[in-house]
Amino acid sequence: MWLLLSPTRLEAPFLKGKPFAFLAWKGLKGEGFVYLETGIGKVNAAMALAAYAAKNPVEKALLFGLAGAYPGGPALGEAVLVGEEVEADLGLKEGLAPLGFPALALGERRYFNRFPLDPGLTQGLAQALGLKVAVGLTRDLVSETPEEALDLARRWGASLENMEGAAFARACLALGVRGVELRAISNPAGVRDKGAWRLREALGALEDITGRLLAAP
Ligand SMILES: O=C(O)c1cccc(C(=O)CC[C@H]2O[C@@H](n3cnc4c(=O)[nH]cnc43)[C@H](O)[C@@H]2O)c1
Repeated sequence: MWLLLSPTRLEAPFLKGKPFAFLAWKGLKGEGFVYLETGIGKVNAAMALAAYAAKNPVEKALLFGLAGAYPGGPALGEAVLVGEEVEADLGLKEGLAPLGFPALALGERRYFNRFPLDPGLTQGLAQALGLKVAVGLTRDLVSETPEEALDLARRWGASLENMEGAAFARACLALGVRGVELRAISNPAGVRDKGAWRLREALGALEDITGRLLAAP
């Protein structure tokens, strides 16, 4: 059973199931999955997962949504899995380490700004679905100029940006949930002109990949 999460229903028009409400969130109960619309941004993504997992067993969770591509990153309309997320608005511009406090400590492991998604599940899906695995960057802000986007890409070694991924990845680690993240490229990061966006292609890629994922044995 999958817990499927997307920031908005816009990314999930193809999901069919019985509507239900769970605290502040709306969702669907379908065949082989439960879906929740988390809301945009880091806090919403982490809260929705944590609230649901506190009351329900979660075997594996998939966060899926749109993303902006950095120069040299995935193509417009392309879907990729995210193997690691960078939380780039946590700490100083260069991150949290100079402050000396990790964002998360699990046993001997201390996490500052970089959070892995479940490696086994990610690699297995990448192979089964023929998807590349990328490094994602998360902020509660979107890049508003190509220059801003390029600076972030170079500073953190990321190929795409979104507003939820690192919060989801960190929450999965803290909760012991096997988490994977699927992103389809809707736009060049830092480009606000919607004429440069490929929303229909990106949504089509999300429908194709999630459909194949749910159909897999
Ligand atoms: O109005 C704008 O100029 C604008 C620019 C980038 C993104 C948005 C959104 O409304 C994003 C909302 C939603 O989609 C994800 N997303 C998609 N593209 C990006 C991006 O370039 N940078 C960050 N997030 C992006 C995001 O995860 C949100 O869920 C508006």
